Amino acid sequence: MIVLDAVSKWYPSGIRPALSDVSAEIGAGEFVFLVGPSGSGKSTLLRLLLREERASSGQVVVAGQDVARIPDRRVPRLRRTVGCVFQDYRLLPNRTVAANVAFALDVIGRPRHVVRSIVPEALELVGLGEKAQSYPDELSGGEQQRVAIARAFVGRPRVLLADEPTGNLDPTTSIEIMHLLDAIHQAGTTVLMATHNAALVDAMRRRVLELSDGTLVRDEARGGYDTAPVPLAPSIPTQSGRELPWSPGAGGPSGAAGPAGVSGAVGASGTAGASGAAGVSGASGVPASRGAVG
Ligand SMILES: Nc1ncnc2c1ncn2[C@@H]1O[C@H](COP(=O)(O)OP(=O)(O)OP(=O)(O)O)[C@@H](O)[C@H]1O
Repeated sequence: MIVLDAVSKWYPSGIRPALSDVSAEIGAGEFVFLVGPSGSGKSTLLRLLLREERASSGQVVVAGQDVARIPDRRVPRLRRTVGCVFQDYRLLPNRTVAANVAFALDVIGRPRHVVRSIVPEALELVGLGEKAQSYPDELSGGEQQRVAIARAFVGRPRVLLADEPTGNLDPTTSIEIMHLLDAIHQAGTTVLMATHNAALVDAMRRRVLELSDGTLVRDEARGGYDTAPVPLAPSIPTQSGRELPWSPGAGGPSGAAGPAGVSGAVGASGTAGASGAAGVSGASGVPASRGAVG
C-alpha cells in the first residue's frame, strides 16, 4: 500500500536532510507506528505521503501511485485515498461538527444526499452523534479529535495517517482515540501513526518504524516504543529484550495483542482492567474505557 524507496528529503534551508535514504514497505491493512525523537523526520515522511512535500530523491508510492508523478489536478484524488489526522485537530471553528465532517465529502464531490446520510453514521462511529450541531470550541480536545477522525474516515480512505493524534490529550482520552484508530484499522484501513506516546506503542505491540536524524534505524514487527535497536538486516534475529505477555498473532491481522496482561502497560491512566467494554474490545490491547465504537 505504501512503498518508500531510498527516499531523501532536503528542505531548502536545511543543513542536513530531514529524511535520508529511507526505504520501507507497508502492506494493505497493516497498522504501523512511526516513532523517533522530535525532529527525526516523522512529519516530513507523512507530508511526502500526502504530497504536501516532494522527495528530493527516491520514490514514494501510495496505493500504486508514484506520488511525485501525480499531476497537481489529481492530488485531490490522492487525498481521497489517504485520510489524515493531526495533533491540533485542524477543525473549521465556524462550522458545526456535522459541517466539518460534511466538508470532507463536499471537497471530493460527493452528492448532497450521500453526505446527508453518511455524516451521521460517521459521527455515530466516533461516539459523537449527539454533538452534530455543536461547534468545535464547545467540545473537549478528545471530542475534537474524534470529529477529526470522523472527517478523515468518512470518505473511507484506504490509508489513514495520524500525526501525533494523542499529543494534546490526557492518557485516558489518548486510549479512547487509540481504540478508535484501531477500530478503523480492524475495518481494513492501513494506518500509519506517528507518535511520542510510549505507553500506547508498548501496549499495542504493532510494527514499529523508528527514525533518528532522518534515518530509519528500526523496523520491528511487534515493537515497543524504545525497544533496543533491532538491526534492519533480516538475517539478524530480533532481540526485543522484552517478553510478550500473550500469543503473537492473536487478535488482529498485524498480530495485535489480546487485552490480558497488556493493561498494565497503560495502567497509569487509571483505566486498566476495563478491557472489553467497547466494541473494539480485544482488538487493540489497550484497555477500553468508553464504548465509542460499535
Ligand atoms: N518546512 C520546513 N523547512 C525547513 N526545515 C524543516 C521544515 N519542516 C521540518 N524541517 C526540519 O526537518 C527535520 C525533520 O522535521 P519533522 O517535523 O519531520 O520531524 P518530526 O520527527 O515530525 O518532529 P516532531 O516529533 O517534533 O513533530 C527537522 O530538522 C526540522 O527542523
